[in-house]
Order: sequence, then C-alpha cells, then structure tokens
Amino acid sequence: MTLTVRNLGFSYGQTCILDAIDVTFEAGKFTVILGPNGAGKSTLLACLAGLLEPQIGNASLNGADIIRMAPTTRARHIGLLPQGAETHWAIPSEALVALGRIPHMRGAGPSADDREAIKAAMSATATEGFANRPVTRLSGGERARVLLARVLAGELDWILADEPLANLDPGFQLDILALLQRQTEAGKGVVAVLHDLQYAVRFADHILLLHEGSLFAQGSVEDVITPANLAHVYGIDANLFKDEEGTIQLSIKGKVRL
Ligand SMILES: Nc1ncnc2c1ncn2[C@@H]1O[C@H](COP(=O)(O)OP(=O)(O)OP(=O)(O)O)[C@@H](O)[C@H]1O
Repeated sequence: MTLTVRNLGFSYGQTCILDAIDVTFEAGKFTVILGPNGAGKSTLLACLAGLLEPQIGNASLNGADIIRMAPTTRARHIGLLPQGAETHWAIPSEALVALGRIPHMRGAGPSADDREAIKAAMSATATEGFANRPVTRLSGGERARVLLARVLAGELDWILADEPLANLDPGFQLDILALLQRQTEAGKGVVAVLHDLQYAVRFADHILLLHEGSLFAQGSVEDVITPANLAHVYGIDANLFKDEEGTIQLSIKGKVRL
C-alpha cells in the first residue's frame, strides 16, 4: 500500500496554501510532518484523507486518486485523527470508538471481529476505564485517547494523526508515540503532524519539513534536522548530538541571534 502525493497544489481562493508537494509515504514507516504554525501541515493531511481536493496534482493510494475513491473504500484504508477534535455529543466513549468500525460493518450490528477490535483499541489507549462515560465528561487528554482508539478500531492501513500528543501528559505522549510505532512495526503507515522536535528525532523514520506551503526538506532525521534548516524554518539555534548511550538527541539553545 503506497500513499503518494504528486505535484500537489492547494489554494483557498487566490491564496496558495500548498505548492508542488511531492512525497511517497511508505507503509511500515513513521512519517512525521514538521513545520511552523500555518505552514500547511493540516491541509496536507486533509488532502491525504480525501477531505480537501487539491486544485493541482493529486494524492493517491496504490495509484487510485484518493478524492475520487468511494468514501467507504477510503475509510477502510485511511483514518484521520483530526487536530484538537472537539466532541459536543454526549456519546459514551465505547460507542464513539465503535464508530471506527462502521466502514467494516455490513448492516446487522457489530460482529465478533468488530467487538474484538474495539476492545483492543480501548486497551491500547488505556480507555476501558471510562467505556460507559460520555465523552463530554472526559478530560482533554482522556478524550484525545478515546478519539485515537476510534481510529485504531478501524484497523486501517494508514493512520493520519494531526498533533496526536496535544493535551496529553508526558507519560501518555510517550505511550501514544510507542503505540503508533507499534502500528508501523505491524506494517501500517503512520503520518503524524508533531510540533515537538525532540519526539520527531526520536520516533520518525522519515521527516517532511514544510515551510510556507512548500516542502522545504524531506528525508531521514539527519537529513532534515540540520542547524541550517531549523534556523531558516523556525528561527531557532539547534543541533543534533549523540548522548553517552549513542542515541541521537536534539539540543535547542534558543532563538537564532540576528
Ligand atoms: N478554511 C480556510 N480558509 C482560508 N484559509 C485557511 C483555511 N484553513 C486554513 N487556512 C490557512 O491555511 C494555512 C495553512 O493552514 P494549516 O492549518 O494547514 O497549517 P498548519 O501547518 O497545520 O498550522 P498549525 O501548526 O498552526 O496547526 C494557514 O495560513 C491558514 O490560515
């Protein structure tokens, strides 16, 4: 399963938001999209999820244009965890997670497979404890985990996650990153927008660095997280180094002095 973006351009009215984006996403890899606020990260994910139609070029799954796929077919392959998803519907958590199985259901309620997938997703996100509680009565971090469980329950080939760590405490942030990493080890493709460069360095197999709607750099951590790229895109003074255990870490010293 290959997810590909070819010469993709997206505009709101006359304003160009994404320009000439070319990427091949690989299954079994953790791809992290980085870039400053407003760089176009969420817009790119929305194009990959088939929610926005690019005016130029396309996003395709195994050669099929994503925007032209039947919504149910698309939903069996690609799941989007949107940024800061609010829920105003007092639906019990487990019922919300069960919605992630709808693309697989054939009419007559959940099958044994559906129930198993819902249980596994809730266990992986440590959300079983509030299965019966309405999502409107959860904390921001608890709700974020339930929403991720909904995507996991779909057992999709591709998980697109827009800032999946927002609202999570450091322990859960690491749990969720490890969980997403396990998905890639099981052969799924994960594409996540992150703002935390340290986590990107630690977890990414491939990094896309967006800047003002263009793909400023892409490649491995060492290819992309360079002092010159970080200074240009974020205006920060930072560099990679190896700690005593030989693990690559990022040191952020501050803003670039002009
Ligand atoms: N519905 C819209 N109409 C017009 N412009 C929009 C709309 N949605 C987003 N934009 C603009 O598109 C640009 C890219 O937005 P996008 O949400 O993709 O950025 P982002 O990189 O995800 O940012 P952030 O890190 O702040 O979440 C921004 O300049 C934003 O103001």
